[in-house]
Amino acid sequence: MGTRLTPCIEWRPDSFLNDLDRITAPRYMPTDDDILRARIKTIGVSEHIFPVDKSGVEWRLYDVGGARTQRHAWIPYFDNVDCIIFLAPLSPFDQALPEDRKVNCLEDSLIIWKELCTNKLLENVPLVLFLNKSDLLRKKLEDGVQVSRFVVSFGNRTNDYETAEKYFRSKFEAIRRQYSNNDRPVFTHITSCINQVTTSDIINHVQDLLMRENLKNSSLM
Ligand SMILES: Nc1nc2c(ncn2[C@@H]2O[C@H](COP(=O)(O)OP(=O)(O)OP(=O)(O)O)[C@@H](O)[C@H]2O)c(=O)[nH]1
Ligand SMILES: [Mg+2]
Repeated sequence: MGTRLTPCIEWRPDSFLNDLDRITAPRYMPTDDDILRARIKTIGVSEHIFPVDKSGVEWRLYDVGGARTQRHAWIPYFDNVDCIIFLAPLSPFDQALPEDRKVNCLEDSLIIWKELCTNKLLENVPLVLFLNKSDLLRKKLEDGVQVSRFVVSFGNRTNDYETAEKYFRSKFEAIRRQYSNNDRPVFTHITSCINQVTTSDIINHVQDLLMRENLKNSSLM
């Protein structure tokens, strides 16, 4: 990766600043979209239990903070998990970690992904990889930000969304192939988690895949 990183300021074309009249109105109630767009940093670990669909199956989800200072809290949750969903944002390929301005955010995600793939406690746990913030990646590329300035190995590939998405995805897949147990299921999705419709489809799809895996492992399929 290159070294000329921009400061890690959340880059938001859809900022609340465009919506000041609405959100400062006296009886303002946040919409689902407002909640999805709010930035609430996870401190420690938070547990959420919710039904995913009408089948009655509930997910018990542990949301762990991604900041470096929060990562020590992950390990106790590695015992007894049915699945790990790892969200790696694709758009900050030109940004540095707030905790360490020398480290590229995308490079950091690749390092954590490698740690998850190699972790012995997790070797049989299915991994779901969300390559997220694809909308912001698209916007950045349309605005002309050059990937190769920040990710030198991108070379002289075409600087468009499809090429960059494919290239970043191949980097995560190469790590998975090299470091992960071959039998372990790994499902990769390109996501934009602020889009409720597509995210809900993807979550349902992930649930189906995990159910199939469970049935296979219990020899019912
Ligand atoms: N445009 C866009 N924004 C997103 C997407 N996913 C998350 N965000 C926004 O990114 C910000 C950070 O999201 P969080 O979910 O708080 O990030 P996090 O990874 O949980 O961060 P920590 O809690 O610090 O680990 C929020 O303002 C979200 O609305 C996406 O796919 N597209
Ligand atoms: Mg969080």
